[in-house]
Amino acid sequence: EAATTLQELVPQPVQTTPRADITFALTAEAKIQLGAATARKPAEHLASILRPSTGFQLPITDGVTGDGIVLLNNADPKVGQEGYQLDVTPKQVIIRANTPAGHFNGVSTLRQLLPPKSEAKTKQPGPWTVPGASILDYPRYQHRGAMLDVSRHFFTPDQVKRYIDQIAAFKINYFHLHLSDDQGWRLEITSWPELTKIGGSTEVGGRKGNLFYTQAQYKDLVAYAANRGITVIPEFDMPGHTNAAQASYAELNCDNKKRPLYTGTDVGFSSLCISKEITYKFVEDVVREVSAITPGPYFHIGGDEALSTPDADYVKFMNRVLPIVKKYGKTTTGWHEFIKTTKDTTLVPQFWGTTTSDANVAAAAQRGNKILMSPANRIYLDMKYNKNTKLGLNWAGYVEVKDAYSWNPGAYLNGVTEASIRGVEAPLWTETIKTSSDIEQMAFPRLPVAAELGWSTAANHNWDRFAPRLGAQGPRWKIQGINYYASTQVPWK
Ligand SMILES: CC1=[NH+][C@H]2[C@@H](O1)O[C@H](CO)[C@@H](O)[C@@H]2O
Repeated sequence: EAATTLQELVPQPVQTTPRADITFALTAEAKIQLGAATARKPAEHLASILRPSTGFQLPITDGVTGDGIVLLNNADPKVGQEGYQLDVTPKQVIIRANTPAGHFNGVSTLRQLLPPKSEAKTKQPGPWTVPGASILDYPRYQHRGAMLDVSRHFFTPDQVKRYIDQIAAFKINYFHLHLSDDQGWRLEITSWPELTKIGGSTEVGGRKGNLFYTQAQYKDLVAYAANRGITVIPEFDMPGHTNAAQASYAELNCDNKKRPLYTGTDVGFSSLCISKEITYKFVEDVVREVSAITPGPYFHIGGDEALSTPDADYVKFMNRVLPIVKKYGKTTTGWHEFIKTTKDTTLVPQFWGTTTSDANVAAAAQRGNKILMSPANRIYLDMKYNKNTKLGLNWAGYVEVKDAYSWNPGAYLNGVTEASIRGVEAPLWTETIKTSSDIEQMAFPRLPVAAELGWSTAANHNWDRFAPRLGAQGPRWKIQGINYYASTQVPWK
């Protein structure tokens, strides 16, 4: 019998029981019914997807009144903070969860159980069937992330929202915005206005403009992500990768001379002035202003490639800055180099190396830190797929879809076991990426691969079984106009 959408889910749920004797059909009279007030935002997100494609009104009602989609609270405790149960009956699809996150994740699964045309932005003919099933699901790791570098090339709020929509469909729950680097400062800081006036005026390649977010636009992006169950993590990379700030303010340079704006793609040539007090006032003003408009618990301080900062100065810098982040109520995350400067086991090192051993990361894991896994030669979305790939870089090697899939985050780094893994995050650096179409060519299909690695069980990790499921997502991506890379390694539907 032809595979139903039940065999096509990405990420794969923990437990799926087909009910071949049952089919549910969404009809014009269907309602989205809240048996739990906490399910309203997930319900609104589902409605925003299904109303345009079905043309149905799909009212959201309080209380369970009859046919349609029902969101309830009394889920099996086994599903934890982010899991859900989804049960298909002839008249109802019931999604049980204990948190909004669980309902968002159940909604993502329901979207994939409906026909691909349910993703269309215009009214499509039915039927809108859902195959009979009983699903119990929850994530392997608490952090499934996507990072977008908006510094090398700036992306408008609408372009960022498009990517947020796309990652939400795969139960990604953290969106990491790389907001400053050598080439651009992308978020206005009211106490340091030149950061965007000057530092946000250009990008790689030299395009000129107001290439930055106002704080209102940033707050809107944060809310947009939250309405899809996604928490934003802002990154201001320091003490390296700081040329844009140092081109904006002379006093941020040890020689009190503004740096020229930089539109190339080298790394490692910049460093804040570790010995000057104003550097720490600058950092505190940035952390204070950004933390005030960031509801999520994490602040990413970068810390990578501080090649122009002497080691002793790097340690001094981190010893001053880590307490500042804590002072404003946030937990520091950063590229893994910073973790050698602190014994604080609540901080999150993001591993981006190309080796399978790092003594400082292993030591931190053994002390109790949870590691966020972003190995560049496995899950950097800016890595070329192969030598024919036009976009992207290849310093970490070529990463075809199967390469991105063929590793186990819980057994990848020496001395770092499953219990020490916080999750998986797929960074997309944008030295060569300029448009949504470029983002999609690199993120699809490898972002869904990262989502599978972050969500599904190690026991279900099997390329021969995963590839057909990934291929079955193709029609959905076509309907959404996603410019995905049709890798020859994947049996596309
Ligand atoms: C953490 C990290 N620092 C570097 C490295 O990753 O490679 C990226 C390109 O792949 C580059 O853009 C980034 O500045």
